[in-house]
Amino acid sequence: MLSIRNLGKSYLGPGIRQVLRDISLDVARGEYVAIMGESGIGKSTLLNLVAGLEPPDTGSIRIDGCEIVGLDDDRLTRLRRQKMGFVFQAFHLLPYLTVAQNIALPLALNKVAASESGLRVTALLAAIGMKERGDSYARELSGGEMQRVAIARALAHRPQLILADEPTGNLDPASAAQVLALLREQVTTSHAAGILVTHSASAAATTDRTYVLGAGGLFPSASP
Ligand SMILES: Nc1ncnc2c1ncn2[C@@H]1O[C@H](COP(=O)(O)OP(=O)(O)OP(=O)(O)O)[C@@H](O)[C@H]1O
Repeated sequence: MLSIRNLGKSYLGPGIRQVLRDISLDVARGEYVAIMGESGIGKSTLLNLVAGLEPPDTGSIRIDGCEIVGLDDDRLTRLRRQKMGFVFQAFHLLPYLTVAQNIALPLALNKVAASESGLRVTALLAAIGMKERGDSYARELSGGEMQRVAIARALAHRPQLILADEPTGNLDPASAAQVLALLREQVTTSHAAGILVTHSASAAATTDRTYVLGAGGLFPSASP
């Protein structure tokens, strides 16, 4: 589903800082991988490149067989909207919309019919354990509840590629465990490819494989 080859990215600052060098990674459908590595090493940069939010300097990123490096903004936006789901540490819910309305947003963007959208929102509310909360406003939720809604929203349009950047960073341990279990389950049931960026070894343990990003590149983690 995702095939990254020889990716390189530098930023201009006082000098040129090479953040990513010769990164390659394959993630198949139904496969969930964690990326760990010290702060500032380039994990979020790698996710941003995969999402097409920034262009790499060198290398190739193929999503479902389509090369995204060099695509224009319109095609990238369409690809993101149709094929990708994002979960971030900051949930980015719209506070003055209800839970159900937040979850339905990507369905509206993808022009999914209202009847189908309603069915999916109902199923997702059940999946995140918030069946009774569809009419609550997002601003009324706890942090853990907001993140569960953010995951439901990220998955509503059935993306084939799920990108999660420190999704449990702001959560208490119980909410974090719930969110991780939900992500794991959804990657499997929707047969998507998933990438979880995390500092937590226990979060990484919920995935199929862990990689460590270091100055020398991206390598499989030595620990199980
Ligand atoms: N737009 C940018 N312009 C200049 N430098 C940038 C930009 N984005 C990221 N960087 C630099 O690239 C490096 C990698 O940043 P990145 O956010 O990818 O690290 P990270 O591994 O995700 O860190 P953390 O675990 O702390 O979130 C950092 O030194 C950062 O300052």
